Amino acid sequence: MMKVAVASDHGGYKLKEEIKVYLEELSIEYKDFGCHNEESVDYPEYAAIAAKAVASEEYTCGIIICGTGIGVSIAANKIKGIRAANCHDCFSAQATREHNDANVLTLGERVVGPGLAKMIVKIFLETEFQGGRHQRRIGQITELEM
Ligand SMILES: O=C(CO)[C@H](O)[C@H](O)[C@H](O)COP(=O)(O)O
Repeated sequence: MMKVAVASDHGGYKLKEEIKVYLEELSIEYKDFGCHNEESVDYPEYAAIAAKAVASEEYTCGIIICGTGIGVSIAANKIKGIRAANCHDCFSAQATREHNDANVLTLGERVVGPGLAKMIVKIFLETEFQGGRHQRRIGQITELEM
Protein backbone atom coordinates (compact mmCIF):
# COMPACT_ATOMS: atom_id res chain seq x y z
CA MET A 1 0.00 0.00 0.00
CA MET A 2 1.41 3.35 -1.08
CA LYS A 3 2.11 5.98 1.62
CA VAL A 4 3.16 9.48 0.64
CA ALA A 5 5.11 11.91 2.82
CA VAL A 6 3.88 15.44 2.08
CA ALA A 7 5.49 18.71 3.20
CA SER A 8 5.85 22.35 2.22
CA ASP A 9 7.08 25.71 3.38
CA HIS A 10 4.75 28.74 3.45
CA GLY A 11 5.36 29.28 -0.28
CA GLY A 12 3.91 25.86 -1.07
CA TYR A 13 1.25 25.66 1.62
CA LYS A 14 -1.81 26.40 -0.55
CA LEU A 15 -0.78 23.97 -3.29
CA LYS A 16 -0.02 21.33 -0.66
CA GLU A 17 -3.59 21.66 0.66
CA GLU A 18 -4.92 21.09 -2.89
CA ILE A 19 -2.63 18.11 -3.42
CA LYS A 20 -3.80 16.58 -0.13
CA VAL A 21 -7.44 16.76 -1.31
CA TYR A 22 -6.36 15.20 -4.62
CA LEU A 23 -4.57 12.34 -2.83
CA GLU A 24 -7.75 11.74 -0.84
CA GLU A 25 -9.74 11.60 -4.10
CA LEU A 26 -7.26 8.99 -5.35
CA SER A 27 -7.56 7.07 -2.04
CA ILE A 28 -3.83 7.42 -1.46
CA GLU A 29 -2.64 7.46 2.15
CA TYR A 30 -0.40 10.38 3.13
CA LYS A 31 1.04 12.18 6.13
CA ASP A 32 1.48 15.95 6.19
CA PHE A 33 4.81 16.81 7.83
CA GLY A 34 4.01 20.55 7.81
CA CYS A 35 4.09 23.45 7.63
CA HIS A 36 0.53 24.01 8.79
CA ASN A 37 -0.24 27.59 7.74
CA GLU A 38 1.11 30.41 5.56
CA GLU A 39 3.37 31.93 8.23
CA SER A 40 6.92 32.29 6.95
CA VAL A 41 9.15 29.28 7.75
CA ASP A 42 12.44 27.90 6.46
CA TYR A 43 12.04 25.24 3.76
CA PRO A 44 15.10 23.04 4.61
CA GLU A 45 13.45 21.91 7.87
CA TYR A 46 10.30 20.67 6.12
CA ALA A 47 12.14 19.19 3.16
CA ALA A 48 14.39 17.25 5.53
CA ILE A 49 11.64 15.83 7.74
CA ALA A 50 9.66 14.49 4.76
CA ALA A 51 12.80 13.28 2.95
CA LYS A 52 13.98 11.41 6.07
CA ALA A 53 10.57 9.74 6.30
CA VAL A 54 10.99 8.50 2.71
CA ALA A 55 14.62 7.46 3.28
CA SER A 56 13.50 5.42 6.31
CA GLU A 57 11.27 3.47 3.88
CA GLU A 58 8.24 4.07 6.10
CA TYR A 59 6.86 6.10 3.18
CA THR A 60 6.84 5.03 -0.46
CA CYS A 61 7.66 8.48 -1.76
CA GLY A 62 7.39 12.17 -1.00
CA ILE A 63 5.80 15.30 -2.44
CA ILE A 64 7.47 18.46 -1.17
CA ILE A 65 6.41 21.94 -2.23
CA CYS A 66 7.88 25.43 -1.89
CA GLY A 67 7.62 28.57 -4.01
CA THR A 68 9.73 27.20 -6.84
CA GLY A 69 10.29 23.58 -5.82
CA ILE A 70 14.01 24.26 -6.12
CA GLY A 71 14.93 24.96 -2.50
CA VAL A 72 13.16 21.87 -1.18
CA SER A 73 14.70 19.77 -3.96
CA ILE A 74 18.22 20.91 -3.07
CA ALA A 75 17.59 20.25 0.63
CA ALA A 76 15.87 16.86 0.14
CA ASN A 77 18.71 15.64 -2.08
CA LYS A 78 21.13 16.08 0.84
CA ILE A 79 19.40 13.17 2.60
CA LYS A 80 21.04 9.82 1.86
CA GLY A 81 18.85 7.63 -0.35
CA ILE A 82 16.76 10.50 -1.68
CA ARG A 83 16.40 11.21 -5.38
CA ALA A 84 14.25 14.33 -5.51
CA ALA A 85 13.13 15.74 -8.85
CA ASN A 86 11.64 19.17 -9.40
CA CYS A 87 9.05 18.62 -12.17
CA HIS A 88 6.76 21.17 -13.78
CA ASP A 89 5.78 19.16 -16.83
CA CYS A 90 4.32 15.70 -17.40
CA PHE A 91 7.21 14.37 -19.50
CA SER A 92 9.76 15.09 -16.75
CA ALA A 93 7.51 13.50 -14.12
CA GLN A 94 7.28 10.32 -16.20
CA ALA A 95 10.99 10.28 -17.13
CA THR A 96 12.23 10.83 -13.61
CA ARG A 97 10.27 7.81 -12.40
CA GLU A 98 11.21 5.61 -15.37
CA HIS A 99 14.89 6.57 -15.52
CA ASN A 100 15.90 8.06 -12.14
CA ASP A 101 13.60 6.07 -9.83
CA ALA A 102 12.93 9.43 -8.17
CA ASN A 103 11.41 8.95 -4.73
CA VAL A 104 10.53 12.59 -4.06
CA LEU A 105 8.62 14.96 -6.35
CA THR A 106 9.10 18.64 -5.70
CA LEU A 107 6.76 21.32 -6.99
CA GLY A 108 6.72 25.12 -7.01
CA GLU A 109 3.43 26.76 -6.12
CA ARG A 110 4.65 30.02 -7.68
CA VAL A 111 5.48 28.22 -10.93
CA VAL A 112 2.73 25.74 -11.70
CA GLY A 113 -1.06 25.89 -11.38
CA PRO A 114 -3.01 23.29 -9.39
CA GLY A 115 -4.46 21.56 -12.48
CA LEU A 116 -1.07 20.78 -13.99
CA ALA A 117 0.39 20.02 -10.55
CA LYS A 118 -2.25 17.31 -10.03
CA MET A 119 -1.49 15.76 -13.44
CA ILE A 120 2.21 15.72 -12.56
CA VAL A 121 1.46 14.10 -9.19
CA LYS A 122 -0.69 11.38 -10.80
CA ILE A 123 1.96 10.55 -13.39
CA PHE A 124 4.71 10.55 -10.74
CA LEU A 125 2.75 8.17 -8.51
CA GLU A 126 1.64 5.81 -11.28
CA THR A 127 4.83 5.46 -13.33
CA GLU A 128 7.12 2.49 -12.66
CA PHE A 129 10.93 2.55 -12.67
CA GLN A 130 12.23 0.81 -15.81
CA GLY A 131 15.36 -0.72 -14.26
CA GLY A 132 17.91 -2.18 -16.70
CA ARG A 133 20.59 0.35 -17.71
CA HIS A 134 18.93 2.88 -15.42
CA GLN A 135 19.53 0.66 -12.38
CA ARG A 136 23.27 0.74 -13.09
CA ARG A 137 23.17 4.55 -13.10
CA ILE A 138 21.18 4.65 -9.87
CA GLY A 139 23.93 2.50 -8.38
CA GLN A 140 26.48 5.08 -9.49
CA ILE A 141 24.44 7.84 -7.83
CA THR A 142 24.28 5.78 -4.63
CA GLU A 143 28.09 5.43 -4.73
CA LEU A 144 28.37 9.22 -4.78
CA GLU A 145 26.68 9.22 -1.36
CA MET A 146 29.47 7.09 0.20
O1 LIG B 1 13.48 27.87 -1.81
C1 LIG B 1 12.77 28.47 -2.55
C2 LIG B 1 13.36 29.05 -3.73
O2 LIG B 1 14.02 27.97 -4.35
C3 LIG B 1 11.33 28.58 -2.29
O3 LIG B 1 10.64 29.07 -3.39
C4 LIG B 1 10.92 29.32 -1.06
O4 LIG B 1 9.56 29.02 -0.94
C5 LIG B 1 11.14 30.82 -1.15
O5 LIG B 1 12.51 31.13 -1.20
C6 LIG B 1 10.48 31.55 0.02
O6 LIG B 1 10.58 32.93 -0.22
P1 LIG B 1 9.88 34.01 0.69
O7 LIG B 1 10.21 35.32 0.02
O8 LIG B 1 10.51 33.88 2.05
O9 LIG B 1 8.42 33.72 0.73
